[in-house]
Amino acid sequence: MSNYRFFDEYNEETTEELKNNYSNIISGLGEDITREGIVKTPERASKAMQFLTQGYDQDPAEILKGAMFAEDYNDMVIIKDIELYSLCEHHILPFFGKAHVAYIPNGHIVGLSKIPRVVDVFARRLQVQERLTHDILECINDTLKPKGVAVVIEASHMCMMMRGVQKQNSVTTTSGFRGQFEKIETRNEFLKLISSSLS
Ligand SMILES: Nc1nc2c(ncn2[C@@H]2O[C@H](COP(=O)(O)OP(=O)(O)OP(=O)(O)O)[C@@H](O)[C@H]2O)c(=O)[nH]1
Ligand SMILES: [Zn+2]
Repeated sequence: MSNYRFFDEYNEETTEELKNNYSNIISGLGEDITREGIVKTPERASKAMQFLTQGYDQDPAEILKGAMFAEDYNDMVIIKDIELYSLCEHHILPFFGKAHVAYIPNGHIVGLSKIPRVVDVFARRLQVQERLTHDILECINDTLKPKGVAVVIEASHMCMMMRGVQKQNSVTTTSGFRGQFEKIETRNEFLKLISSSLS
């Protein structure tokens, strides 16, 4: 299992299997699978889907463990406006938006880039926004063992925009707090510091 690879190697067996399935879907839609613009689409779609779900093969705890540094810093660290793209597990349509993550170190800080990497690992799976929020929260809590961790995600869901209820402007906010962020003053300080980013 690789921590985080540049995604240019596709599993041949998966590519072939998904390709055949996409072919069936496209011809099921009434399209001519042999026409020039579409003939390579099953393979492209197969690779795109493998890219978008690469998080299944990645271990987010290993990513964090790879860059933990002993440091006596006991104040809040916030990484805000982390863009994310995920797929809703109900319709396999995108939901996308921003994650705001904070933690209070407990003897160890973590390399800043690792937080967005953890967000990506969990986002690149079939998800619901609530579980995505908790996956990120629990992973940081269990691995870094900080004094506190907070995650806020704001996202728009294509399944609510392009189809179904067809609401273009609704934004869903989910949040989770552990440790010192369960105290109202700490939580409010965090929310104040990210308030300019909240919609
Ligand atoms: N809680 C939650 N619901 C989600 C998320 N993404 C999509 N959904 C919802 O999943 C639900 C699935 O409901 P169903 O009634 O089974 O599916 P549906 O008939 O396609 O529903 P509509 O979207 O209302 O047309 C819908 O209400 C979606 O809005 C998510 O991240 N979290
Ligand atoms: Zn959906």
